[in-house]
Formats: sequence, C-alpha cells, structure tokens
Amino acid sequence: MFVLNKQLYFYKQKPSIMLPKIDFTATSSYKYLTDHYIDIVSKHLKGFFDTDSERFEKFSVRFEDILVDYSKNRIDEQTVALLIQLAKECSVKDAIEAMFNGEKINVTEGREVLHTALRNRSNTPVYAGGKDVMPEVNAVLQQMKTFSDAVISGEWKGYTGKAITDVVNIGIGGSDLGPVMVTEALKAYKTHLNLHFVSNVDGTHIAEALKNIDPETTLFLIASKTFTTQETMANAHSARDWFLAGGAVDADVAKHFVALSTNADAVSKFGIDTKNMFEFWDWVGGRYSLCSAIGLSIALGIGFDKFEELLDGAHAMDLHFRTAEFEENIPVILALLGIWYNNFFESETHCILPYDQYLHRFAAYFQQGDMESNGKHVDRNGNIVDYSTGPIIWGEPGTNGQHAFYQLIHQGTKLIPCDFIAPAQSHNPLGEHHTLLLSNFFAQTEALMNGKTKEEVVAELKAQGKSEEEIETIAPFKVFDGNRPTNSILAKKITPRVLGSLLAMYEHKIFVQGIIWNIYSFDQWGVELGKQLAGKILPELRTADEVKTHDSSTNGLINQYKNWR
Ligand SMILES: O=P(O)(O)OC[C@H]1O[C@H](O)[C@@H](O)[C@@H](O)[C@@H]1O
Repeated sequence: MFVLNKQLYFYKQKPSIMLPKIDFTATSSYKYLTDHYIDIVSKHLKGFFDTDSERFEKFSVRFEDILVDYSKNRIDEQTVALLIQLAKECSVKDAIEAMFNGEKINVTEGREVLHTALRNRSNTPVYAGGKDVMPEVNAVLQQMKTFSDAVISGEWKGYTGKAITDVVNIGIGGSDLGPVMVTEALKAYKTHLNLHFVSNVDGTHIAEALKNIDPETTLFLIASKTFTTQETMANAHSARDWFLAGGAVDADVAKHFVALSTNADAVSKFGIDTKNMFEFWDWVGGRYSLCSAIGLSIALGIGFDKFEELLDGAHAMDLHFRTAEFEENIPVILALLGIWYNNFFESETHCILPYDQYLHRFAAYFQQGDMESNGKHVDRNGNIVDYSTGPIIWGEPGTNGQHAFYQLIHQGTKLIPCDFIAPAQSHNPLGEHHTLLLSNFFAQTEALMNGKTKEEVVAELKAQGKSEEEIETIAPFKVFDGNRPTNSILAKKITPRVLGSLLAMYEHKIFVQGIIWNIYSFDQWGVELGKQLAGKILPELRTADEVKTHDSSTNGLINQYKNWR
C-alpha cells in the first residue's frame, strides 16, 4: 500500500509522468488472486449456479438498453472483489482521469488520447496542450453536417450537374474498419447513397469497386490520418486517374474528392483543396477515430442525425466509465474478467460472437482495436514483460460460427472466453427467424457452461435404442466438460445509440487492460516496421535484376516472382 501511495503522490506532483508504472504482478491483490485461482479452477460453473439463486442479479449490469450478464464466468464474489482491488492497486481511476483530462498518456508518440472529446456531447471544455479542443471538434462536426446534408439531399452536384449516388471511402486500418463496421451494423438506417470501401493495395479491390459506378455521380473520401499510407495513396491516385479518364478535368476533382486527415500539407500536395478537407487531430488514434472526421462515410451512409445518436451513445458510455464505481462499471468489469482468463487461466484468445448479421464486421473492428493497442511486450518502464498481455481477438457472427469453429470452443483443449452479443429486437422481423437466432444465442452459452455429463450422454443413447457396446464406444466423444466462460451482452435493439455505447464499452475495456498490464496502448510501432520494410523492397521489385541483398529465402522468393511475373 505504501508503494501505491508513493506512486500516486509522484504522479500528482509531476504531471509530465503521465501514467503510474505499476507491475501488477507485484501487487498484493495479484498474489491473492494467484491463490484464489487454485480454488476456483477446481470448481464447475454449474455448481456456482446450483448454490446461488441470486447469481444472475449479482453478476449482471444494466446500462440503458444494454444488459451485460457476466454470471457465466468462472468467478465468485471474492474473485470480483480481488480483481477490483487489483484495478485499484494499479491506479486505474487515476489513469481514466489522465485520459479524459487530456494528459499526454500516449507517451511514446508524445500525444494526448482524446477520442472521448469527439463525442463530448456535454460540450464542457477539454484541454489538449492547454487549448480547449471543443470549438474545433464542434466546427468539424458542423462541417460534416453541412456537407452530408448537401450530398444526401442532392444539393451537392458532381461536375456534370448530377447528384451523388455512390460514395467510395478509401482508407485502411483505423481509416476503414470503423466506418465499415458501423455502416454495416446500421444498414437498417441507410440513406439512398451506396457506400463502397476500398482498403487493400491489391488492385483487385479498387478495380471491383469501380466496376459498377459512374464518375459523374461518385464521391471519393480519401481517409487517412497521416495521408502518407502507401495503400491509401495508391488507391487514391488510381481513383483520380479513373475519374479523369471518364472525361473530367483537374478542376472537377474538387466536386468529387474530399480528404479526411490530420495532414493538410499532404492533402494539398495530393491536389485536394483544403477547403474540401475534414480535419482531425493527432490526439485521435487511428483505431479510435470513427467518431472524428473519419466517420464522414457514416454520416453520409445513415444521415448526420443518426451519426450524432451514435456519438450520444458513446458519450453516455464514456460518462458511465468515468463515474461508475468499479463494481458497476461495465468496461472495468469486462477488462478484469479478461485479465482473469489471460493471466491466471492462461487463455490466449478472446472470441466476439455477435448474433446479428449486421454486426458481421464487429469482431474484425475490435481485432484492430484490441490487438494493435495491447499487442505489446514492453512495459511502461521500457522493460520486457514476463507476463501475458493482449489476447488474440477473433470471431464471426452467430450462427455461422456455430457451424464452423464452435467445435473447438466446446470440446477443444483451449479455454476460450467468449462475448455473445445479441439484440432482442431485429431490424428485419421476418417470420420466426429472430426467435430461432436467439434460441441459439441462449442455448450456446448455457451449453458452454453446463456441458453434458457421461450419464446424460448414456441416457440419451439408451433412449435412442443403442446397444451397451455401442454406448460404451461412442459415449466419450459426446461428453462436454462445460465450464467454459461467456459474457452475454443483450441489447434491446442495435440502434445508433446502442452501437455507440457498445463501441465505447470495448474501447474502454481495452484501455483498462493496457493500464493494468502496464503497457502503452496508443502507439503501434509494430505496424510501422512493416511499412519500412515494404518501402525497402519496392525499388528492387521495379527492376528485372536478380536480387542478392537478402537472406536466401527472401532472395529466392523475389527472384522466382520476377521469373513468373
Ligand atoms: O489513417 P492512416 O494514417 O492512413 O493509417 C492507417 C493505419 O496505418 C497503420 O496500419 C496503423 O498506424 C493504424 O493504426 C492505422 O489505422
């Protein structure tokens, strides 16, 4: 405790030391958790329910139209208390304040982390480097509203005087995944505009996107925080070439190309007038940018009022995260459960399973959100960690996943904690479809928890008239251990507001985990390396000369490629 107080004191006295740097494995709660784990690991989830009729009430939280049931986890009240103590010992509360207050908690890039300011609907001042960012945030939102209203209404005309029918967002990573996820998730609110997303530098992506659209009625959004990303720049140049090949001249570009970026110089060098630029700032991380100008495709795709509802929902979750006690704090609870499995049960992955076809890119979006944030092995002191950090995030919509990989979740050798997400109301209430879907949602978490005992399997086989011998042979394969943990996140309906809350919920979960693991969650040096390496090889691929500068494998592959191309 003395150490903790000293850290806190240190932090408050020197605001330039942005975050506490606590080794969570050296805390007293971690030691208690290590002992407590031995106790819990020998117990079956089913037993927790058998002995406690209040378990659901104890381990579930309601937030507006979202119910988070975490009772089907391998925890008891002591687990939760110890995990919360861990969060406290790691100064999570101070870290939350540091983020919302605009401290430079992205230390390795020297930046504030203020995506929460983008949806700060209360409009109270938020300072970055001593300057209130809210006037700029509001000005860009106003610019997005004016523009999206004009495009949707048809008032904005292309170079031949026709209204826009198609919008192509060109961006990658954080400048693509968020807008794709949200516009798919909220397709039920779609405007008449047809959205297309091009991210891959593979020419196939843009070639296919351009096949069925008309340059006279197409708007391109060039989305790139840095405006230097190879893939996006290559696609943007090809899009402009295609546009000009259709008969337009340079002066017409302004009506069909806009930029979403932090880099005004690079935008004008590309040839986009900066008055057609929607700005955001370096305190917005790429994977946290969908509430910024990067969300322009969302505003066009569902209308600005719905985009604002998305921001409202995210803001509501921000407030919950900032103010709720940890016992009731959804992102904190989800983060701690993740740490429980990651660091005590040694789970390597975490699965996100939305029972909603519209959420089919939800797991992919948080794959970047989580893995790019917490896929780090150096702690905030610059030392290599000796514990596990961010999990591998994966998932597909139910029920497709059930018929593909649930086998391993049910009966494999790995413990895979899963988030099951479902809306109670469908946007497409077609016959019994939604009831069928939800019956699977409920059945899966129940089965993962309960499993199926040998006695149950034998009784079932007997009832089917199988012989003793047949039963003996087949029974072991049909036994399910159960005891597999899940969170159930049930929403009333996936509205823009609910989606905004869900996305902020996961963002803050990731944040809390990064704080406890003592890593920096807002840089991405691992991705930068790939950019440099490709840049080095590219000139070598431009000639026919034999390459000898690499290892024998890389040389061999490059030279064979040159032979075959
Ligand atoms: O928006 P940009 O600058 O084009 O970057 C696109 C992506 O590039 C890299 O992969 C990373 O830095 C990501 O975080 C980022 O989202």
